[in-house]
Amino acid sequence: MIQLKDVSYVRLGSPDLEQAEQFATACLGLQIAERGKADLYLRSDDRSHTLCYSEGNPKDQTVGFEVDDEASLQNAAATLEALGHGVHAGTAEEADRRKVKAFIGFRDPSGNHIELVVRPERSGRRYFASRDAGITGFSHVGLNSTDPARDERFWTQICNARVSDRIGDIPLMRVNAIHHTIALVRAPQAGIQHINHQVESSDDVLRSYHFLNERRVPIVFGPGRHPTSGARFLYFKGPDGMIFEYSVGVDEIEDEATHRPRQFGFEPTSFCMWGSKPAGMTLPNK
Ligand SMILES: O=C(O)c1cccc(O)c1O
Ligand SMILES: [Fe+2]
Repeated sequence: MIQLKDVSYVRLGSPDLEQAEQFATACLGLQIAERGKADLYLRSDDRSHTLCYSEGNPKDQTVGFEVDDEASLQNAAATLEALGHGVHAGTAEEADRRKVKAFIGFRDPSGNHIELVVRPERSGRRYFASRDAGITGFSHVGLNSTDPARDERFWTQICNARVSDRIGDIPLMRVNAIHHTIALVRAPQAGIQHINHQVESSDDVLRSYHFLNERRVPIVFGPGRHPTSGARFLYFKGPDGMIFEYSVGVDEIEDEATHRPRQFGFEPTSFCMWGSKPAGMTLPNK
């Protein structure tokens, strides 16, 4: 069994790094860690980076997850190969670019680009962004799935993810005590459906709602509260149509052994207990 420890980073292709930088710093509230030749590294917490915009096609989207050590990485590669997932062993140069010791790349059953990484770099400096969005860290991703039941089996049976709750057939899955690190969302093709950063307080969520509105950043859902994790949230649209979420107050699963996933109906009140409705954001279709 592959044991995912945490989500590590997202890599996004972008045709316009300048626009990406503008959004990431002035709207989202990330800190520039480094500008590479064709890469923009951004921080949200004590890691050296958690988001990297890379010059290229916006369809190129990758999520990195941390595993324990190089032996675990080798085991993971063998497991995935045996299941018929083509595995790319990252070169030293590619690992450098990701600021990790070693990594492998493969596709999940829907075709999402996934990387497993060992020893992602931390920074000795604390995260300090120019816009005070109250971000405390990168926390989870929504992944498109062409078949959520099949992909749930992949993530739970092969990668040791556990289902915390389901909305319709959409699983919210954890890899540690945090309610969810991966949410699957039904979609016609692979891709990252949203990128979540945690913020310090509900005040930060509401402050950002007004701040982003004033700057004409499209708000696509919220402010609201998820009945599943209990988090107060706001979703908005960034460059290349990518959806970002701020949330605060995500539950932790207290007892790993006895937790049973709750089933929520596939309806708006399962996504927001305050009655907010998504606008211009496709919630998964049944
Ligand atoms: O936090 C949640 O529970 C949640 C539920 C549905 C969709 C999401 O993106 C979430 O983060
Ligand atoms: Fe989310």
